[in-house]
Amino acid sequence: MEIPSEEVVTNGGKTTLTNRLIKALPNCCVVHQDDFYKPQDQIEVGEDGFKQWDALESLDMDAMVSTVQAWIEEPRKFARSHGVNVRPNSKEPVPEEIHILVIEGFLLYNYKPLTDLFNKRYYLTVPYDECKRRRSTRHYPIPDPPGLFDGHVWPMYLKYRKEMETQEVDAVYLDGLKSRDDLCHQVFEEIQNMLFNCS
Ligand SMILES: Nc1ncnc2c1ncn2[C@@H]1O[C@H](COP(=O)(O)OP(=O)(O)O)[C@@H](O)[C@H]1O
Ligand SMILES: NC(=O)c1ccc[n+]([C@@H]2O[C@H](COP(=O)(O)O)[C@@H](O)[C@H]2O)c1
Repeated sequence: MEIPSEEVVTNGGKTTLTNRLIKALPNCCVVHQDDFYKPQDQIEVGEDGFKQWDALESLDMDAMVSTVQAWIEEPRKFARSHGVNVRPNSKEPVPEEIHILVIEGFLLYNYKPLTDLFNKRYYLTVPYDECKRRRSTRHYPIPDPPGLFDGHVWPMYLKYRKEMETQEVDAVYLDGLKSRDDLCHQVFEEIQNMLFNCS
């Protein structure tokens, strides 16, 4: 059983990469961190004057850990209940059935009970200008109020990234400016190698 993951500055391309990986990998389930946002009325307004959508406290991280634990305990059952067709691994000579969970989110490495669960961590980055450009075209369930990116999103990203680096979380940095194909190819190759080295 393997649990890769990806994290990124918002709009770095993690959903895009995740969608490609789940098509390419055997018995692959996915957990999206966005699904663990607390209800909107529990998202507090911070000192920066904005609702704290980019703060760890706005996510139910314990529920997210429980979901990952459920996959660890019974990956087949998890896959079936999430509509994933369990198929035998086609690659020889891996002897046992392989199950993979991809966890996708923008704050995966600042909550130790979750960070510790991963076999492999990826961290997608894009520079400020590109991130802001991509973000300006996105539609979230709650639209960004004016000034959110510079007043909240980017400062929070820098804060959590620094915290993660201080904790020396072991992650492979991916350049989100690379093409979608290149990124998918790189991660796919690494996961393949990891699976073979385990066998
Ligand atoms: N490698 C890439 N190069 C250029 N644009 C990309 C790339 N990956 C994703 N995008 C675009 O960037 C935007 C955000 O991508 P998305 O995968 O939703 O990011 P995230 O899930 O990290 O917020 C989308 O418009 C998407 O088409
Ligand atoms: N999914 C939601 O309900 C919701 C609401 C408001 C903002 N957001 C934004 O989503 C971002 C994280 O998701 P992405 O990494 O996909 O951009 C955060 O920067 C946050 O500001 C999400």
